[in-house]
Amino acid sequence: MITVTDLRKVYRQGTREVVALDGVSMSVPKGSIHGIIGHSGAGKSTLVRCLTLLDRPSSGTVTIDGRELTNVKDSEIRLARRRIGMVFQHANLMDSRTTAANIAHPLELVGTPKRDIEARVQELLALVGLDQFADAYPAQLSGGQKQRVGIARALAAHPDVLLCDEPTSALDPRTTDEILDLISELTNRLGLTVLIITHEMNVVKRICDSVSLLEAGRVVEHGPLQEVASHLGGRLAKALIPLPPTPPVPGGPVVELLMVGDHATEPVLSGLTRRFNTDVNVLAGSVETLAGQRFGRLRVQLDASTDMEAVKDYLASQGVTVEVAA
Ligand SMILES: Nc1ncnc2c1ncn2[C@@H]1O[C@H](COP(=O)(O)OP(=O)(O)OP(=O)(O)O)[C@@H](O)[C@H]1O
Repeated sequence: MITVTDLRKVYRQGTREVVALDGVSMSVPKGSIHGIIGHSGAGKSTLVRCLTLLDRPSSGTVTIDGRELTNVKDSEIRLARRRIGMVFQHANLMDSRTTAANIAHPLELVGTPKRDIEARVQELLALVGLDQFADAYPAQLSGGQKQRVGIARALAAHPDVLLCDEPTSALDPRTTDEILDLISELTNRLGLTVLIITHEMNVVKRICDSVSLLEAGRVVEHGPLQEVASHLGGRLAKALIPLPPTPPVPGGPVVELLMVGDHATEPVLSGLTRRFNTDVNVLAGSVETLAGQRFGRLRVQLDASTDMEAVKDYLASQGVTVEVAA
């Protein structure tokens, strides 16, 4: 379990102060994957540096499985850092070393006996599906295979936490999916706690259990994926179940409807048409599966004469959330 409490990081540039993190809090249960999404400058890299103690936060705490990292003495930082495996955008492998030797490197650095290293490397090669590539050099590997080596290397010292900083930003869509599925499988298999820093909503959609939206150093929305997706007016919901923009249309009110789970497959619109003897004009629609649940989002235009309150009551009784768009 990772708990981040009221983390602040202020940089000084001459007389100017830059508040890179402004009271960030989050809690990620063991065995789950939490996405941190934000635009450039939101504070993602600063958060990574503070979590890995490459940078000391100005205030606030980071706790992993009950042990506070932020009050670890400088002399103990290396040891504390071993509890966190890091995966970066580029695996940055050593070109002159084979796959096996790259994975062995962090274990050599901490003086692990040679025989233990060999056994652990075999285990890790199997874990990331690279048994056949133990003797290959980085130049002989694809981008996805290099990232698999990077993941194996991050897991070498049995960390509790895997911190992935834009792990798929340099990969094509198919390889991205393969790497994300591998991270998800390893999370379940090893009971890891995973934080993924990303600017891609697809990463969040595919593997995250929960998400935080970081903006100007603050978490502006957060929660389990299904919860944020159900909040119709929210920014994360709009990004998770996007609808194309539609030009203004003369006539009746435009509303957005959100249907979750079984409701997403029910004929809500025909029910509405029959009950209110009204026309419903569909402007845009999208269906997504998030954390195993179906979410349907529709933008529709109703007749000008529609009794909106009665429609809202009816839709609410059908388990549909309604937001009047215009
Ligand atoms: N060492 C530093 N000194 C001064 N300001 C800094 C320093 N590092 C980061 N900042 C500032 O802190 C804010 C957050 O930066 P950060 O790099 O954490 O954002 P980011 O979300 O990782 O962006 P990107 O995706 O572009 O890497 C920015 O305003 C940045 O200019």
